[in-house]
Amino acid sequence: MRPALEVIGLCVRYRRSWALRDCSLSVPAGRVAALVGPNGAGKTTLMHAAVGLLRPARGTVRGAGEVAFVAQDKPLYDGFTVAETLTFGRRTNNRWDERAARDRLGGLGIPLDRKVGGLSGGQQAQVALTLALAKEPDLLVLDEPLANLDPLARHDVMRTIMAEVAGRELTVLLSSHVVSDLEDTCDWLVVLNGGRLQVSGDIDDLLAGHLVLTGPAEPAEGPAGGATVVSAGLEGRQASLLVRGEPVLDPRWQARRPGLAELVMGYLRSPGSAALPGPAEVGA
Ligand SMILES: Nc1ncnc2c1ncn2[C@@H]1O[C@H](COP(=O)(O)OP(=O)(O)OP(=O)(O)O)[C@@H](O)[C@H]1O
Repeated sequence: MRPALEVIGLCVRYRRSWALRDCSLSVPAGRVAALVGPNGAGKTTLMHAAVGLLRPARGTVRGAGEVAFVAQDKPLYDGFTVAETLTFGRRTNNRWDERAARDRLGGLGIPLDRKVGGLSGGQQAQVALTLALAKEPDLLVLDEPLANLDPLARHDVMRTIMAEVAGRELTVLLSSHVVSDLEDTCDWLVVLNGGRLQVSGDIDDLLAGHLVLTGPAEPAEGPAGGATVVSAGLEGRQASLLVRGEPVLDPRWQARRPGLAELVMGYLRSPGSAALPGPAEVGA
């Protein structure tokens, strides 16, 4: 099956500085992919390239089928009512599921006659998401859909996304700084750091392919025989390592599987490390 998003050798430059360098990844159809990375990593740039809002200096980006995008600043007209916002969406899109949009907003208790500017941040996020879903996209790209939302609203937004993915063939790429918000919903992870791709893969496979090792800080060379050290640090008098692969362990060391946040932090701490598919897999 063709991937829902395929990025090959992508390079994007803003004037003299490179925002993305040689990024290649693919997200299979039906996945909910988390795009994470520090400020300025290139997440928004990757999303803009994915939805055709900017032209790469080099490389290609291909989103399969209909693509919908919700930008970071939720572009809604404050002076429109919710109903007028739906009407605007219906008139400006070929594919449009009005019934589903009204049902979703009704289920969330968002009044159709209320001005958008009078809604809470969480309600505005839901309206923006509803508009994007009403277009019945094959690929939904969301730039920080959870930013500035309280925990309950974040949960509601993620639940809406999960319900939609469960109901039909939809692929989602969403960026966030809060990894714990993504754990229950996302099954694919993309990590960008300083414009370079560090990780792209199935979350369960990634977690199963890494270990956190803790043990004596001496000797300095550590226990990672047969595995690749992603990052290493000291926790009190103990050394802690994130490694990829299965090391032959010295009995003084303990091993456990990392959580998603630990995996992400391990890579972000060590921008030179990468867990990426080979070129054959990306192009397949
Ligand atoms: N319009 C622009 N003109 C010049 N430089 C830009 C422009 N947009 C982004 N950049 C630069 O490109 C790099 C990547 O920015 P981008 O917004 O894609 O990162 P991000 O990962 O989305 O960051 P954040 O988490 O802060 O939203 C940064 O160094 C940024 O300063």
